[in-house]
Amino acid sequence: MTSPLLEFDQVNKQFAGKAVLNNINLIIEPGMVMGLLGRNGAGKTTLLRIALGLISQNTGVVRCLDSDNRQLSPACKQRIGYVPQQPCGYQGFKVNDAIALHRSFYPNWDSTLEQTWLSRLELDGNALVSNLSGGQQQSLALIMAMSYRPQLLILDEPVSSLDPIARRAFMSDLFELALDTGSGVLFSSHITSDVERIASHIAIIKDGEVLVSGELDSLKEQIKIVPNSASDPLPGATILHQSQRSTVYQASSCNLRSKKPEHNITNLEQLFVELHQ
Ligand SMILES: Nc1ncnc2c1ncn2[C@@H]1O[C@H](COP(=O)(O)OP(=O)(O)OP(=O)(O)O)[C@@H](O)[C@H]1O
Repeated sequence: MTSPLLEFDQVNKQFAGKAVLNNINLIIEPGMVMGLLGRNGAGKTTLLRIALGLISQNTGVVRCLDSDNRQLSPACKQRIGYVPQQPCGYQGFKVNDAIALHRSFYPNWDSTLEQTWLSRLELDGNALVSNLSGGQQQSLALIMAMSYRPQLLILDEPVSSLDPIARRAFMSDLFELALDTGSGVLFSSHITSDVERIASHIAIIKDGEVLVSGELDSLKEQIKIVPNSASDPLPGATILHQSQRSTVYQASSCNLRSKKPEHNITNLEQLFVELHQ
């Protein structure tokens, strides 16, 4: 049995005594592409930074590539790709020189992949990094994080500045990378349609807790939104959220006997909005 690439076990984090993450349990296995969703300030960046040991949890255990997140060795870090929300660095360099320097740190660098993406994302190798647009800088950061085919890729809103064409190209490559190489990807995003298109798994964080997590297709089967006026709520199903209008249930297959098509979720955005009513 392969061990998880990343595992959060009962992780808590507070800033100045204020709880930001509560009892987080998450697992990223090889081949998984997990989309992390949550409102602004929900704790997504905090969770991703804890995974990499950039900040420490208060309690709980995080295992990243079989190591404690707070003691990642240089060899371990070579197997991880990370793109922060606001990538920066290499400001005085030309794109080609920045990539050459970055490449020198990674023996597994795949120059073919680098070239494919440079042309697909239409980056000019002779341009100064400091003159690139926000989206182009984000593209460069993605190329740098993925060209050494990391085993674990952690991306904080990786495509927020990319145009729809670049976004689609990048997202499909991301999925292929995970499937082809058995890598795992954990990425945060507010673009639910992107998450729906490429993620195999999702986790929705609300009030510092993982409210929903699992395989996306299974969750679409299991989760039902039932108006409070309905006479036949799902017996035995777990209530995920209740608003004045409706109740969101997560049902196992045995309590789906009474399912009605009109209670199915139509897309991830609908579920996300419903959970935050
Ligand atoms: N270093 C810090 N010191 C104090 N509070 C912090 C710190 N970093 C984050 N926070 C707080 O923790 C909470 C979660 O922040 P985080 O950046 O993880 O949210 P997020 O889900 O990534 O938000 P967004 O979608 O807006 O990027 C916020 O209330 C934020 O103000």
